[in-house]
Amino acid sequence: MTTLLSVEDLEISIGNGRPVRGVSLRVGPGEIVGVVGETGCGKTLTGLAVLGLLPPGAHASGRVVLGGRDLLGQDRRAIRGREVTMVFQNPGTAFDPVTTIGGQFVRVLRAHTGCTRKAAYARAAELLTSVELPDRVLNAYPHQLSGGMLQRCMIALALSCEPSLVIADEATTALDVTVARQILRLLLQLQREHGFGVMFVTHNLAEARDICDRVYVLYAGRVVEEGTASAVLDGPRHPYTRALLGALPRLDAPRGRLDSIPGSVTHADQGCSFADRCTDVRDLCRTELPAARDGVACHFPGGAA
Ligand SMILES: Nc1ncnc2c1ncn2[C@@H]1O[C@H](COP(=O)(O)OP(=O)(O)OP(=O)(O)O)[C@@H](O)[C@H]1O
Repeated sequence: MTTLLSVEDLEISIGNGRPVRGVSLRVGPGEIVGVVGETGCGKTLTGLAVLGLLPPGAHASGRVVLGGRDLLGQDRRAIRGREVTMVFQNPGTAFDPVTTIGGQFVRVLRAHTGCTRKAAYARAAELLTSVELPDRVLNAYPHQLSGGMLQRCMIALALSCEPSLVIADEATTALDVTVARQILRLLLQLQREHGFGVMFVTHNLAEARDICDRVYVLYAGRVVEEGTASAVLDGPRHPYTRALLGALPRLDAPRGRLDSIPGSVTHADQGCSFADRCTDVRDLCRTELPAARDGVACHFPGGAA
């Protein structure tokens, strides 16, 4: 299979912390790949490393290869918004509050394509149609639109320069459930029409199961399980993936019962970082970092002896 994005052994350190500890993942052209895990496991930083937007003071090593070129350490202004774009979690803060949506589209389109103002407006209207929004949205200010409408605008803006890769980081988290489903359906429909690859960063396993071809489960800065979405999410082998799936809210669960994984994410200097929270933990887990075998980084996958 050809590769669009390949992240190889990515390490990110910020001050004394090492929030990303050797992440490797791949996105094929036109593939939707989930990067899932709890808050703080390094999903967003991995996405930001691809875009070259890590916070000040962060240091990254490894390789980030997009379309055959290693981008790490390179200035990515020329490819950001063109070859790769990001759809963020909070559409409300992504737009300039004192400029109309149309004005913001025109600014981006002209910067990227050098087209005339008139052509940029026409293209902006076309883009809004593609995300099922009426032209009048061009004249609106961000505060006049709902969260779902703003997220549609952000998706349209992200697609304005026909990127080959879209990084969607918790793109539906700030939206209510029905609007979130509409946005997911839209993303999927646009992906099919345009064929871009998607790195779909989420803590929502149900969403990942619905739209991803493959998933990587991250824990404490490492990939602990990877595979096709159905293999990983319907037959999880890593105790962390099983615990995450067990923590999904269920409508048929007894009232008042909401499972969660006890404890919080910590980085172990030795052994498996999940050991302290794992129900299958053995002595070996505390001393030796499990290597990935058949897509699972666990000494005792599936709880086998
Ligand atoms: N700007 C920063 N300065 C210092 N540490 C940071 C910074 N950004 C992230 N980190 C550290 O990296 C860890 C991973 O952050 P990251 O945002 O990638 O997590 P995440 O899995 O995307 O979680 P979330 O869903 O909450 O964004 C954080 O828990 C924090 O310890």
